[in-house]
Amino acid sequence: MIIELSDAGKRFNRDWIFRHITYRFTAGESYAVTGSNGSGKSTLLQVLAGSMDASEGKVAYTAASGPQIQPDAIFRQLAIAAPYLELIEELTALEFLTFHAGFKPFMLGITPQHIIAELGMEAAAGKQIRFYSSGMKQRIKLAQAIFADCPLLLLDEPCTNLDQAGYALYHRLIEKYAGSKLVIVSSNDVNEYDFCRHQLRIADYK
Ligand SMILES: Nc1ncnc2c1ncn2[C@@H]1O[C@H](COP(=O)(O)OP(=O)(O)OP(=O)(O)O)[C@@H](O)[C@H]1O
Repeated sequence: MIIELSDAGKRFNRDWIFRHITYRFTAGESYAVTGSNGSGKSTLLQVLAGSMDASEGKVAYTAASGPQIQPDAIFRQLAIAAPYLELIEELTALEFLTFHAGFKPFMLGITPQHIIAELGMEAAAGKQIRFYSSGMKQRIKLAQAIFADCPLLLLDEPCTNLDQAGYALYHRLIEKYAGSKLVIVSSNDVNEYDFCRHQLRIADYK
């Protein structure tokens, strides 16, 4: 998976959030999108996810096998964890992961039970998500994205609400399961993007 931004920009009404981004994201690499609050990190992630159109310039996706992927089909190739994406709170963690796998399968050999064990959440697996703490919910959000069988992994503020053990879990999961993916992390917390080999600073594109 390769994503190429060519002179890409996004504006809301008259306000340009970023402009003139020409950048190439390649498979197997990890990228941090950094900037202060309100600088446009989430907006860029949504443009990369194809859920928002760029206002100018081009966003092009190329599959590892060669063909171009249309922006309206890129959602099949990506998994995302973001603060604005909700879990289904009426389901238990096991039910949610099973439901989710129905339309976004997990990597080969990974089952919902396996994920629960990796998260160390066996004791809470049968409890409705609405009774989870915010950190437990964030672990489930991260897991549904990291374990998805997709070449593109987008993580927006991935360690929100996580404690120290949660940060360690996050780093372990990324190292173990996301090495071959294109990983893009939007964050202003160095502890959640310290493994990223590249950094795109939104402030450079104002
Ligand atoms: N749908 C929208 N309509 C109008 N303005 C928007 C919209 N979405 C975001 N914005 C504005 O775009 C700017 C960038 O927002 P964005 O959420 O991308 O920032 P961010 O860098 O992710 O911030 P944070 O670190 O606080 O999460 C903000 O000024 C925000 O108010």
